[in-house]
Formats: sequence, structure tokens, C-alpha cells
Amino acid sequence: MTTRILITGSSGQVGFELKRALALQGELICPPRQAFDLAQPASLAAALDSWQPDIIVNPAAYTAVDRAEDEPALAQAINADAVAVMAQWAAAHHALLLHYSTDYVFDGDKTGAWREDDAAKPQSVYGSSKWQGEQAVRASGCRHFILRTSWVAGIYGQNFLKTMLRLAASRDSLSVVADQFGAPTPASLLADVAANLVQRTRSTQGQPYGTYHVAAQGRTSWHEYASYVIALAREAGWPLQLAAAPQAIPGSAYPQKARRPANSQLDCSKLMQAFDLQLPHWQPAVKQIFDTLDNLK
Ligand SMILES: NC(=O)C1=CN([C@@H]2O[C@H](COP(=O)(O)OP(=O)(O)OC[C@H]3O[C@@H](n4cnc5c(N)ncnc54)[C@H](OP(=O)(O)O)[C@@H]3O)[C@@H](O)[C@H]2O)C=CC1
Ligand SMILES: Cc1cn([C@H]2C[C@H](O)[C@@H](COP(=O)(O)OP(=O)(O)O[C@H]3O[C@@H](C)C(=O)[C@@H](O)[C@H]3O)O2)c(=O)[nH]c1=O
Repeated sequence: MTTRILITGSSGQVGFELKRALALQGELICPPRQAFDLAQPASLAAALDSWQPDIIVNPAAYTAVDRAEDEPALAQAINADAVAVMAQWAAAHHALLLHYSTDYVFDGDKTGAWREDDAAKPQSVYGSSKWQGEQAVRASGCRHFILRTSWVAGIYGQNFLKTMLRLAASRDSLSVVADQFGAPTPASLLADVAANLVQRTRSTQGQPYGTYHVAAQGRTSWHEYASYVIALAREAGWPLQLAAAPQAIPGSAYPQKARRPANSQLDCSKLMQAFDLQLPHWQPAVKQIFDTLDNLK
């Protein structure tokens, strides 16, 4: 029988890549927002009943980190309450739920890389709503994977990499925070890892379901990341207004509504060991995204 795979948020960065990565694994159900609106959690069970997915992949989220501070109820509905409905439906129907979460569940105050069992202490409405979504998945008892990631970038949708290219093309000065650390992670990698895990659940062996960190390897700052991308654009001959590298500034000099963690680096060894996977270093991963954007130009 054909596996029915529901992908939420399929127009987002990760969702778009999931359509490619999961295309051969079953019949994909990719509803537009109006047909499966996570802001209306009470409406979701009826849609799930009609589609009867075997697998629910949920990259959809309220991802506007600063705006969430002004819309906590909406962020909570989309990132937590709707996730609870999907998880409970999955538990009742023996479906698999693959859900994405974020480095922003941590406070950023650890010296080393964050492990899956480190205590969450979100500092923002977004981080808090994502943490509540995670807890709802675990509480439901459904078979699940929660993939926690950081600083997602890709070809489709909006992200920091594209913002830096846009600003470097249009401004003659740019200041970027240099005391927040993490790793940019390709949306395509997150989709490929999901496809790999889904494929493995088809074997009859017991699966190591649970929570995993998935991010590109190494550690950088937003400033180093921006400088690297802008240098790539300069080398490739992009017409840039910005004459020099961006200026490095402390987070305190870039006031924002939501607090970002100082250290977001995720330790991904649990995933790499459990599934014998290698993850790329952030620099070649970012270069590959840039090269694709360059070719599409
Ligand atoms: N972006 C990042 O840097 C990071 C993301 N993550 C997590 O990874 C996952 C994927 O992120 P990413 O692909 O970047 O997110 P995007 O912001 O690119 O996409 C989010 C998707 O969610 C959809 N969505 C938003 N609100 C609703 C709603 N009410 N009902 C249905 N769909 C909705 C959007 O639909 P529409 O197109 O209609 O707006 C969009 O397709 C998320 O869970 C996010 O929390 C984790 C770490 C970093
Ligand atoms: C645009 C800009 C940002 N910054 C800083 C602000 C912030 O500290 C950092 C990142 O900025 P952004 O607001 O683009 O990124 P932000 O929305 O915080 O990105 C986060 O999104 C959510 C969804 C996640 O889950 C996180 O992993 C993370 O990727 O860069 C500058 O210093 N200069 C600038 O010109």
C-alpha cells in the first residue's frame, strides 16, 4: 500500500526541500495554509481524518522571531497547540510524526555545544512556543523524530544569507553581531536527513525514535557568516554597494525585541552515531547554497 505523507508548510524553506527529498517515498499531501491552518488547531483533526496520513512531517512554524514577541498567542497556536493536535492524532492512528525545532529553546549560556538532554530555557516567545511544541510531541506518546536545528538557509524562502546579500547590494555600510555563535544549516540537508530517517522506519528493526540535533558542523558568528557570504559574492563578481567587510558589533549594539542565545552551537553526535550519518561543515554548505543562487541569477 502507498505510504501517505503529509508535509505542512511546504512553501517554506525546509518544506520546499522536503517535497523533493520525499518525492519517491510515497504519496505526498502538501496542503496550502488555508487547507491546513495551524493557527486554527481545532480544525486540524478533521483534515487529518480525511487524509489519513501514515507520516506527518511538520516544518511549518511561526518563525518571525521578533514579531512573535507581539503575537504570543498566534505563535503558541501554530508552534505548540497545532503540534499537539498532530501528535495526538499520530498517536491515536499509529502514524509517525517528524517535527522540527530550534536552537532557540536554549538560553545560550553554555560554553560547549548543546546536547539533546541539556535543559531548555527559552529566552523568547518563539523559543518558548517551539519548546512547548516539542513537549507536546513527547507527551502524546506518538512515534516521533524531533529534529532541532539552527540558522536555516536555502534557495527558497527568506533567510539571513539572502538578507546579507540584499543589504550588501544596496547599502554602503553594514554592521553585524559578532558575539552570537552557531552554525548555518542548509534546508536541503534537513530534508535529506528527514528522508533518510523516514526510509529507515520501513525496516522491521526497532527505530531509535526521539530528539536529535541536526546542524552543519563547526561554529561561527553571524558576523563571520555574513562576511563569508559577502566575500563569495564579491569573488563571483556581484555588483555590491558595500565596499568593505561588514563591521563587527556586539549584540547590545543591535537592539531587537527578542533575545537571541549567545551560543547556539548544537552537538549532533547523537544523530551521527545512531544513523551513521556525516554532516557537512558550515562553510562548504554555505558555499553550495551561494553557488546555486549564483547560477540561478
Ligand atoms: N528558519 C530558521 O532559521 C530555523 C528554523 N527552524 C525550524 O525549522 C522549521 C522550518 O523552518 P523554515 O522552513 O525556515 O520556516 P519558513 O519560515 O521558511 O516556513 C514556514 C512555513 O510554515 C508555514 N506556516 C506559517 N504559519 C502557518 C499556518 N498558520 N498554517 C500553516 N502553515 C503555516 C508557512 O506558510 P506560508 O508560506 O503560507 O507563510 C511556511 O510554509 C520550523 O519548525 C522552524 O521553527 C529551526 C531553526 C532555525
Ligand atoms: C539583518 C541583520 C541582523 N543582524 C543580527 C540580528 C541577530 O542577532 C542575527 C540574526 O538575525 P535574524 O533576525 O535574521 O535571525 P533570526 O530570526 O534570529 O534567526 C533565527 O530564526 C529562527 C526561526 C531560528 O530558529 C533560529 O535558529 C535562527 O535562525 O543577526 C545584524 O547584526 N545585522 C543585520 O543587518
